[in-house]
Amino acid sequence: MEQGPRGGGSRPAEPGPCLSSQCGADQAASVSLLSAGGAEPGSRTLAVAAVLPAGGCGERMGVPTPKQFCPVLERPLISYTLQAMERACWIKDIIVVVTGENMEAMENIIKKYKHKRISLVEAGVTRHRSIFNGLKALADNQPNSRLSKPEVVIIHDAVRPFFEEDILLKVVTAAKEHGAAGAVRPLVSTVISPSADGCLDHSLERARHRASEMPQAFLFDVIYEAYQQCSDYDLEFGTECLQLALKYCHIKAKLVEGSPDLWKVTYKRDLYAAESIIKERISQEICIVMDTKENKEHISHLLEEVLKTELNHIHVRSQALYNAGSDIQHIILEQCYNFVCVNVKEPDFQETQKLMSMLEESNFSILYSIVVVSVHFLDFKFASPSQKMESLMCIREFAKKMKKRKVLLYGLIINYSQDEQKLQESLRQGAIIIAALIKERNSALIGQLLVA
Ligand SMILES: Nc1ccn([C@@H]2O[C@H](COP(=O)(O)OP(=O)(O)OP(=O)(O)O)[C@@H](O)[C@H]2O)c(=O)n1
Ligand SMILES: O=P(O)(O)OC[C@@H](O)[C@@H](O)[C@@H](O)CO
Repeated sequence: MEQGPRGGGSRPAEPGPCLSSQCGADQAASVSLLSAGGAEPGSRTLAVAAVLPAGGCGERMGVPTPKQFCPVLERPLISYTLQAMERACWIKDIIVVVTGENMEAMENIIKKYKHKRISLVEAGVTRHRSIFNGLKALADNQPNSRLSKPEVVIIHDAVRPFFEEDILLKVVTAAKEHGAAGAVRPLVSTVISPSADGCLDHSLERARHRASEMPQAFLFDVIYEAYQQCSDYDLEFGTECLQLALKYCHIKAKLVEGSPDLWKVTYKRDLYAAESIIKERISQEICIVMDTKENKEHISHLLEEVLKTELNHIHVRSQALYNAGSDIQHIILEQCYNFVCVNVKEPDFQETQKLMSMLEESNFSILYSIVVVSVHFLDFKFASPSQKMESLMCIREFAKKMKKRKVLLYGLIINYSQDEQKLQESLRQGAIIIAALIKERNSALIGQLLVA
């Protein structure tokens, strides 16, 4: 582990700004794009590594925990960035640069969320110094290091979790050709230059300028040389790696238009935005689990159809509970983290308990919590919801137990009226409640029984 300068410490004088197990995009396309000889079949694949600076203190976030470790849906922000980077299976090493005091916390995150290909390096007192420490770990002359020098290195802030594999491919491919490349975005605000007396000196024409985002990529020798030549002033106060390649290696980086999601988590509002985006992304698929799929008139299928109609932006699939163990694992691997379990058998809760056992037996993804809505039907004309609730009170203890396994269990009683119109209305209300439970994933509501 590189012993760079201790992390944290003094800050620059002016207040510098302190996604599945299978490879992402078509792997064949990635490999041909990255083969050293271009797309020639069978040519050598490009050696690519990534450096993720994560040694900051997150001053602008305004909380004691450095923002890269702040929880989003009960999981540290940096884990989402690592998950996204790991989708690119052609990146051979991911160097995460953290302060000495956060080394153990980072090791625990890597272990808990089973991140791979990660090496830790100690941060510097500025971002540039941290990046430089990461590059040194990859340079050839490291004693006892299992790391080898890559041809191209990606540099990506650990607090930018929302990027797809295609932007990585684009900047790496461009860097291979131009020596350096970086993602850019249109400016939202106009950039102005103030005069010494704090008045407007001039403004830049917004359409002719861009915001520099991440990821960036460089021929390793280019950016390593730039950092070795870098002045102390630049190491202390600089904010732009592309500028270092230009200033010290005369390399003009290729600018690559990026997607709107490349923003950096900087202020507290960005954490709320990140949580909302992640919730949106993992609530796009629902699996309705039922005792059997044969009887199409069965209430489960009526509920399935209403879910499809009412939640038309969500993909609804169905699964027979019988002998579904291996299917459940597969469903989760296909990024479905939401289950609606229809209970029709006596005693109550039987189907849900069976599903829970299957979930417990499957080593399902620890990256996201699993939502299970246990649905029960009752004709309110013949029995009151409160009577049903009495028989379902076991859900509360069960929910507490499953929370430890990252399963959020909610109960829903739907009025199974003999009146067709009333039944449809109850099913519609039930669908709306299910959508809300899945979208919000609020652990404060686990074990509660809602009524539609
Ligand atoms: N000495 C430092 C400072 C920053 N970073 C990292 O560089 C990335 C982008 O920097 P920034 O958003 O400025 O993070 P902080 O410096 O933590 O934020 P602030 O400026 O608000 O303190 C972050 O992942 C941050 O952890 C780093 O590795 N080493
Ligand atoms: O200055 P900060 O440490 O907030 O961010 C560093 C970089 O992310 C930022 O400068 C981008 O413009 C890319 O260079």
